[in-house]
Amino acid sequence: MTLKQVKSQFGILIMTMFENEKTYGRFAENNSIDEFHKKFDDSVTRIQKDFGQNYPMIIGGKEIFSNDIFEVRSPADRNLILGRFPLATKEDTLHAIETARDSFFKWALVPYETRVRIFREVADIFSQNKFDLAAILSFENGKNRLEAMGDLDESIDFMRFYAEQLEINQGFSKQTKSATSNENTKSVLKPYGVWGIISPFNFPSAIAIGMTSGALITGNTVVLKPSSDAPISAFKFVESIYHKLPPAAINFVTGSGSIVGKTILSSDIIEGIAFTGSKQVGMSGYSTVTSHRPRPFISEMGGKNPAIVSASSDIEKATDGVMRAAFGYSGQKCSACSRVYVHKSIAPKFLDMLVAKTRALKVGKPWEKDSYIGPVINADAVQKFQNASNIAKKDGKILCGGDLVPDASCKDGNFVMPTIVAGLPKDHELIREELFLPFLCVEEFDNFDEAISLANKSNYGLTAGVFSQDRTEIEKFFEKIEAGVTYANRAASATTGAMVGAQPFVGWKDSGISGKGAGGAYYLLQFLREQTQTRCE
Ligand SMILES: NC(=O)c1ccc[n+]([C@@H]2O[C@H](COP(=O)([O-])OP(=O)(O)OC[C@H]3O[C@@H](n4cnc5c(N)ncnc54)[C@H](O)[C@@H]3O)[C@@H](O)[C@H]2O)c1
Ligand SMILES: N[C@@H](CCC=O)C(=O)O
Repeated sequence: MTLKQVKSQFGILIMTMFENEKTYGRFAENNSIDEFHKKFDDSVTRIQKDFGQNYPMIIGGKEIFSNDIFEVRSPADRNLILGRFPLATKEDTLHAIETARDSFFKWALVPYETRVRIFREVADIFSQNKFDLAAILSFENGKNRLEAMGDLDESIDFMRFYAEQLEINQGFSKQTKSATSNENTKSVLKPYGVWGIISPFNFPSAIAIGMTSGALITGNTVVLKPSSDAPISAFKFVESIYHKLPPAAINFVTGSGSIVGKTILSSDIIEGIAFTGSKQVGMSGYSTVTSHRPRPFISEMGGKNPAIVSASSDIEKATDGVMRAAFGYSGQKCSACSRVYVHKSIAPKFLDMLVAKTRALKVGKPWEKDSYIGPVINADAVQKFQNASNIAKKDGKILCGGDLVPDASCKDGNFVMPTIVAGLPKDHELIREELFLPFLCVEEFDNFDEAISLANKSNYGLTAGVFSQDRTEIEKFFEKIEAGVTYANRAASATTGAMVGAQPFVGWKDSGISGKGAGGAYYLLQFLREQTQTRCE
């Protein structure tokens, strides 16, 4: 690790050691990709012995099992039961919230240096076990090997980055300039109390850990409710950290959104919420939580992310970038590219190349070495795909995909084909609404200004990309595009793949409420409130 100099938020020069975990990138740099795959294969074999076990909730520092359970099955093979989790009741959830409140001061008063040390220890544990954890995640939510490892890398990055943020800002406590000679004044950022954390299925490790770490490392206590489609990865985090904390500083409650999630959102004890998921659930939660008193509500929501491909673009790069952004993890990323605006002069060539590259993608069991595309998360997502494909057949032209995957090896999973649609009316529902599927709509444009206004013609504003070799166009894109995370000429992915510390992940417009990015320098501030302290001589 190399030391770098950075400025803290208080202007103090500090040495930093944070580096992204970048597991696959490091194996590739060392020409040892075969070793990466060998380690992943070994983990795939090793972890299967634990499939089917009963997992507990963790409340008040105790593991609590239940007879009332739900099953977690792999979306790639619905015959595989990965685990069974308690179906928590309203009373279980209220109990978790109350114990989290009771333990608040035990944790809030722990020195920030100790909190930093604990998070670094857990990050190291995760780093040592990342192949097993990534293999579990691949079975659990259907990410391919590299995407699953990326999820684990991001989890580790969040823990280390936030630990470093707390450290370089010295626990967010500083002396202020005294107004009079007999006053000694100080500004201290303090935690609020109990936070409810509600996480989605698609980054079951990174997003659950990122939000929970933000709340916990700043001294709040938490009740974490993971997605019922993918609770194992979040459990692995809670299992690694809870015995290092005062009992009930972290509580893990599994079950339905309509019971556990709703109870958290309706509780008056909860002092703040960090939610990531759909706009529908996020906005209804926001109304509930802020209806009768002000409380912080960090909500990261959906996207309908555009890429603009200008006449001057490098088509090879543009097709790589769009294809990866649209079909990586089957389009189930809030950052996925789902709309492409391509200049009409290059549209035929761009589409031929994009369709050929998409057809060449290998669909299969995500934990297998050569699979690029795995399944979608559940039967509802398959149904949504079929509905969207039927509408596209009627109102536009399907250039590839549009069906379920016919291979016998995919018959037990939720496999749908990566789909590209052209010729839809520009304000069509498939162009407006988030599908969260491997489903890309392509539209043509005449001039660059028109492309930017089409790209901005969405209620969402999460990510956006441009491909152009004209500097004026690129600068115009950055000036005018209404999105929080923006990229130019990124062949690695037009709109996805933000790295902690480098690309704070933030949604504008209907994509987010707080305007501060996860993995950025302002993220932790959202979990803290300022107290000014004056001590008179
Ligand atoms: N902006 C971001 O950073 C970001 C990141 C990842 C995912 N997302 C978004 O998340 C969505 C996909 O994830 P999902 O399908 O898990 O989202 P979702 O909104 O269906 O569920 C998210 C969480 O909310 C819970 N929930 C559901 N109904 C609830 C209710 N009535 N009350 C309280 N909680 C409830 C779920 O159980 C889950 O834990 C997409 O819209 C995607 O764009 C956004
Ligand atoms: N931060 C991830 C997306 C998270 C949402 O799904 C990315 O940048 O692709």
